[in-house]
Amino acid sequence: MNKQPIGFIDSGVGGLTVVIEALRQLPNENIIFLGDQARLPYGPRPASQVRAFTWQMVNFLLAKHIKMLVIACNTATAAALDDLRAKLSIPVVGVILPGSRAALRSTKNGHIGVIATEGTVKSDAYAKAIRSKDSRAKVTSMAQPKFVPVVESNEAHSAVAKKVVAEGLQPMKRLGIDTLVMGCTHYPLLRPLIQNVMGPNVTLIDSGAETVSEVSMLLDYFDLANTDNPNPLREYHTTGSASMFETIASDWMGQAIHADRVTISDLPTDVVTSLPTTVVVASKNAGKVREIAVMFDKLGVAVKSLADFPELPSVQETGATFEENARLKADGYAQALELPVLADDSGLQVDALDGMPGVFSARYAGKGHNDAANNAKLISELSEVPADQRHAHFVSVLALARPGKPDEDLVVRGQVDGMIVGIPQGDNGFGYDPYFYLPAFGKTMAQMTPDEKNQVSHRGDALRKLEARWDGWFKG
Ligand SMILES: O=c1nc[nH]c2c1ncn2[C@H]1C[C@H](O)[C@@H](COP(=O)(O)OP(=O)(O)OP(=O)(O)O)O1
Ligand SMILES: [Mg+2]
Repeated sequence: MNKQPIGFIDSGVGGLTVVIEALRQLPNENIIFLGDQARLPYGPRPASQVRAFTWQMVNFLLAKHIKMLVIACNTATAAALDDLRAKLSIPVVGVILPGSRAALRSTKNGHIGVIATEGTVKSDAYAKAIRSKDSRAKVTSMAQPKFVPVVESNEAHSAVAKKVVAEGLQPMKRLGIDTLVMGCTHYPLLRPLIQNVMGPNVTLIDSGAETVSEVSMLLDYFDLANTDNPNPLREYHTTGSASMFETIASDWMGQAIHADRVTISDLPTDVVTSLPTTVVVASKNAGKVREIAVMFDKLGVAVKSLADFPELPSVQETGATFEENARLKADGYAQALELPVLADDSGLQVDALDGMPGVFSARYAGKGHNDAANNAKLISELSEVPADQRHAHFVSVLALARPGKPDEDLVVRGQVDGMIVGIPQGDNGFGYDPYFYLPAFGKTMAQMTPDEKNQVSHRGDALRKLEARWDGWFKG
């Protein structure tokens, strides 16, 4: 389960037709919408400019830690979907492909009409998407530059709208299409008028509604759905007039909608990093995974572990150093899972034992090793060493890896110093914790709460270093 919001963007209020559908199909999801009414319409603008505006809106939503992005705008989907998908690590859903699929499901005579903005028609995105699925389909696209302004001025029910729609669709009527894609999220607001002009034998496709079905499927696939949410978030932002937005939105949605104004100069122009929503912690050690998960929880990042991928073969820890082993594990599992992976290699170094057990900490007791056997061996090795000479260090090396790029791992190292005591104390933590005494705190690691341990431990130290650098690493 993932409680982060889903972000929706559009050039104006039209994208709300997608939000309305999302509220219906996905009532438990937290939702944030941003409409760029100040720069509307997008349709006539060059694709490069639409792409730049879209990135600004996306950055605004990324700063709000969205788990998925829905481009509820056909023009922006045509101009920016590929770029967004390439650069973001969250799933990005556009409206064109779902609409194209639905049109192919609906058509019987194989002739599909598309009405959209100039930008979408120019990109030929629908025809390309439809023909990539069925090369025999005939697609005729027409721009309807007057439809968006009618909807944005809340005139959808007026006589003006009736006239604009009737005139705009005349050429479409004579073609013999049996399916018409409303390739702009504003158009479903004109649906009764469009249906009336086209006649009862033409099926209208609402790309936005189809898109929400795809969102729902992806939430399940990526395990991102919010299943329990008694008080879901609904946040509406516009770059235009908040009161205009509220009037139209309240009218469409049949309830009072509150909107916040975002000025364009507040929209970030530089790319805000996109933290992945899920990181796989490549460890079989439940104690470690717990400690790492607490830290990521605070950042709104969900953690999976190797326990979630039981069929995965183990990576062997054949390195001579913590760093080598951490990299081996991170690279190996990132490759196998094709996901960003974080690995920890850690252990205990005892001065009086020349740094042993070190990288051998987990298998110190040899065959059939476990925490109890390892601790027993440690204590027996130290039986001749006086209490005040049992200086020891916990070390944790974390490696963060991206699939296919083992040379670019982000590697950090954390350490904490203490003493090994002869009598174990405390039940918290794991591994050597009951024997690792911190003089400054007057207790062993196992006597600390999880929070206290994270504040002083080698792993907490390493995680804080990771947190300081991973923004840049994910950007780079
Ligand atoms: O905070 C700690 N408190 C107590 N003991 C600790 C800690 N941190 C590491 N240790 C010990 C446990 C294990 O004996 C060895 C790690 O070995 P290491 O190979 O990195 O981990 P592991 O085999 O338990 O799990 P995995 O490799 O699947 O991540 O050092
Ligand atoms: Mg291990």
